[in-house]
Amino acid sequence: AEYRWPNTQYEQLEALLYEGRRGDGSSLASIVHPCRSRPDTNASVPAEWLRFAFHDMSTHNVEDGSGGLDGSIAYELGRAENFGVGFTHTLSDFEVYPNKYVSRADIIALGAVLAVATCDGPVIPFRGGRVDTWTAGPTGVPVPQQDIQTHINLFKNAGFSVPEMIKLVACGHGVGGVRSTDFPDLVPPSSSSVPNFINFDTTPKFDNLVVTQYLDGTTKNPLVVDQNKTMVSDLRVFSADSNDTMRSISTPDSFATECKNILERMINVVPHGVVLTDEITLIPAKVHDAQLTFEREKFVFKAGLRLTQPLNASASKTRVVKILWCDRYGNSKDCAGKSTRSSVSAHVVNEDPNLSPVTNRMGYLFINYNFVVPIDATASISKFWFTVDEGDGTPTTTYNNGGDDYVVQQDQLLFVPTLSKTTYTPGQNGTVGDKATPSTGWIKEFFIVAAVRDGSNPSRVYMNALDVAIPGFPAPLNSTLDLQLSSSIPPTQGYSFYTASITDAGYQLTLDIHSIAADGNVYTEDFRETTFLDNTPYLAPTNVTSSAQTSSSSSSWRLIDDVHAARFSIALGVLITAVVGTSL
Ligand code: HEM
Repeated sequence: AEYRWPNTQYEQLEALLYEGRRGDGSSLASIVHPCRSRPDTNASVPAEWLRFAFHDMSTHNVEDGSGGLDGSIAYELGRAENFGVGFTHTLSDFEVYPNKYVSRADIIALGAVLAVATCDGPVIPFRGGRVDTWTAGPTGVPVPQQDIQTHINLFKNAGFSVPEMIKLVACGHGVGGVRSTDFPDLVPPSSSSVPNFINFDTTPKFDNLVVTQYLDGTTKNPLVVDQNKTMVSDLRVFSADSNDTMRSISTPDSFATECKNILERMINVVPHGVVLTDEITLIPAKVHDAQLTFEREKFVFKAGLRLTQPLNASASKTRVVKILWCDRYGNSKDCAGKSTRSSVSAHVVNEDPNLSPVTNRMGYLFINYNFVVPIDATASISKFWFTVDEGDGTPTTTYNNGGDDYVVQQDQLLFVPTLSKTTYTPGQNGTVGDKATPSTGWIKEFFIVAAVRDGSNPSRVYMNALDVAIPGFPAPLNSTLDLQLSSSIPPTQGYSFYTASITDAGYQLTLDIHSIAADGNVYTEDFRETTFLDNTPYLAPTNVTSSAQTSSSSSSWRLIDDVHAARFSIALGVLITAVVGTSL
């Protein structure tokens, strides 16, 4: 089925793949891209991420359908087969990213995709929907000391034939190498704090040199050439079919194509019963962060429209992007009599072309148009869509969710981030650490505010609070609690306010807020993120035009002033630094 808004799981996965970041801006891709080394160990981050995915996957049992990419590796790092700081660093890189819609196993798979793409390897098709386990699984990751028959059996057990095993190992060893701290017998120890490496081939890129240098005898890969023949597992694996498979993947094109296929299979090895999503493809015009809410006592509708821009051409300077919408109540309900309201964007962001190696490779960057429009609460809003007029005589483009328009599901229960807030207090052990790192001692208390529309007379307003990104990977925070009618926040414009507090030591608290109205209807605000809350960057609402015909651009549009624009990007920058900082 073709993508239609809203599909939160798809949108979350899409943002991580094509923007490389979470909804709040915290960047996963920036840890690995461009084909980065770690500042402290000098190790290849993409190599560590790719290896991590293999180690999580490789204990799959194709007979009984257990194991696979399921995040079990988070509980298996004490084992000899998963030894080394490459694993612990990778685990902490990924720690803050899982949430209700994106599992830790999805992040591990996505990590492999970003890793290969950023080092100029193929772009591996990506699907989501993996399901995490919260306990260790069986052992069974191959180690170099084992003989070839043991390796053949371990790969067979995970569902891979001998030629597939050879491809998987050759592709995996297309990046990175062996380090002295993990294998001091293979790589002589270093005299400094930075370990020595002997790489599998002569470039840090994901390329076919690992194969050609093996075939032409110039390789320095320790797992091929070491004097200790017990350790030369790559030699045994690569030559297991008299080098037939290695020869078949020796050109740049065959290496890229075969690695793309076999690594896609690898990241899609999941326990029996887990159903993956469709392939996550780029949403050309993406609506994000749509929210009807109160800001500074004004009733507003906010939404972002993310457009793609080819890297080799710049967007029209005369472009005008508008949001258009219909009332929900009154004479003009659902645009009766063609009465449409419209406004221009409050803020335009030309995104960094290097947000994600995948989008960059496709030749695009993003331009985000952020809308904040005042809404008359008595009329409210039922649906919206966008037009893009390049201002150069070319026809106006309409984005209307493939003809369905973007429907605002309900206006009876609304999350109010700007009245909500987060407070930090020292943790139980009394230590005071970095505020962005609850594991060092801070506990975060979230004060949550929701608005309920008069007339729905709810019998209950409650929320499910979920955080699966908890330091140390214990069970997730998953609790249900009631919101109470606030005695301190005065009702306004036909809405009353309900509040609750919850503490959390995790990294990504999200809320599903519900109200049960007197008539039995249940209204839901799904997956509301809490990262910004009282720090939500403020954008003043723009002016509204009400018209009975297609509106034309007018000089009365008020664009965001520079002070607001600067504050917005500073807030975003601080947040990104803070969140990324926790994972280093
Ligand atoms: C018989 C199977 C395999 C064996 C015995 C094996 C063994 C090893 C060893 C000993 C290292 C050096 C680790 C270190 O020094 O910390 C290594 C690194 C690596 N392996 Fe494998 N491996 C196998 C299969 C695979 C597969 C199938 C993949 C991925 C598809 C893979 C990906 C990697 C990567 C990317 C590195 C480099 C890590 C870095 O530089 O930090 N390996 N492997």
